[in-house]
Amino acid sequence: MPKFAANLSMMFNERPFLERFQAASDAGFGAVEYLFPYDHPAEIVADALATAGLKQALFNMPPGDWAAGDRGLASLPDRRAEFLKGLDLAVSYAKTIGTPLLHMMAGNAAWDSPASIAAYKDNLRRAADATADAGIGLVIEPINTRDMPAYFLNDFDRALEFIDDLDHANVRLQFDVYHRQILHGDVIMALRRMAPKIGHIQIAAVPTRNEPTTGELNDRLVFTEIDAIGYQGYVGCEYRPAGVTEEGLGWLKAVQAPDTGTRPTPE
Ligand SMILES: O=C(O)[C@@H](O)C(=O)CO
Ligand SMILES: [Mg+2]
Repeated sequence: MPKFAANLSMMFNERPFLERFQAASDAGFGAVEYLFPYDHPAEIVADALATAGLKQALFNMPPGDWAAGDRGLASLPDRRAEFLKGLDLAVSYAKTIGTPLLHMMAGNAAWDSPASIAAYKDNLRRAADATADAGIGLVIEPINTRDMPAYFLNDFDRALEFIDDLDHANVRLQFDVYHRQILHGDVIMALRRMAPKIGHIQIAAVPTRNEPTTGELNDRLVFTEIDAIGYQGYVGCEYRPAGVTEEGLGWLKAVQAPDTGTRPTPE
């Protein structure tokens, strides 16, 4: 069974951000991820992580003005300076907190705009170099068009094309099973095919984005596949608990029980 990281942007929301670290540890998690730490000094976040005895799995680069609708800046040619400033800030936070991975969000832009494609490729290269210099991995994540209709990166194969085109050892795919299932389905075969390029995995039920194992997918089989492809990283529990976070953790204990399933192979 994979190692799981609690996503503190969605889970343990019954308390303020800095108190979620201890709550995740108390609930049995060994690692955490979240969208953005930037509302708090990096040293304070690092301290909350260490005090709770947790490892950091991943967080995102600054997204621009989230409240105003920004969802990242990488594909926005006219926000270049802000993107680079955010990259510096993210690397600085990553070094202090000690995350092995940063996620570069693409932003809202037409997927076929030549200017946005050029900006995205250029910014991806800059981010790849800056994170590699700092010893931190970089991931990009396709996001489904129901949750983010205007998002630039909404196709898994297109994300792989950007990764292959850049050909930079530091850039890999953030495979969010929830987005994959909504956008394309065929989750298990995609995990198998994309395995060498996967840098991080996340999970939630489809379509509710609630607790894993409560949606349309056989998540236990997905976890078996994640093990089978040799994935060694964390699986981020990026779901919105249907009720109180701790009361919804039964799925985790259930999937950690011995597995008798077999790995499917299509004819
Ligand atoms: O899937 C998601 O929504 C996140 O992983 C993210 O980074 C952007 O919201
Ligand atoms: Mg995700």
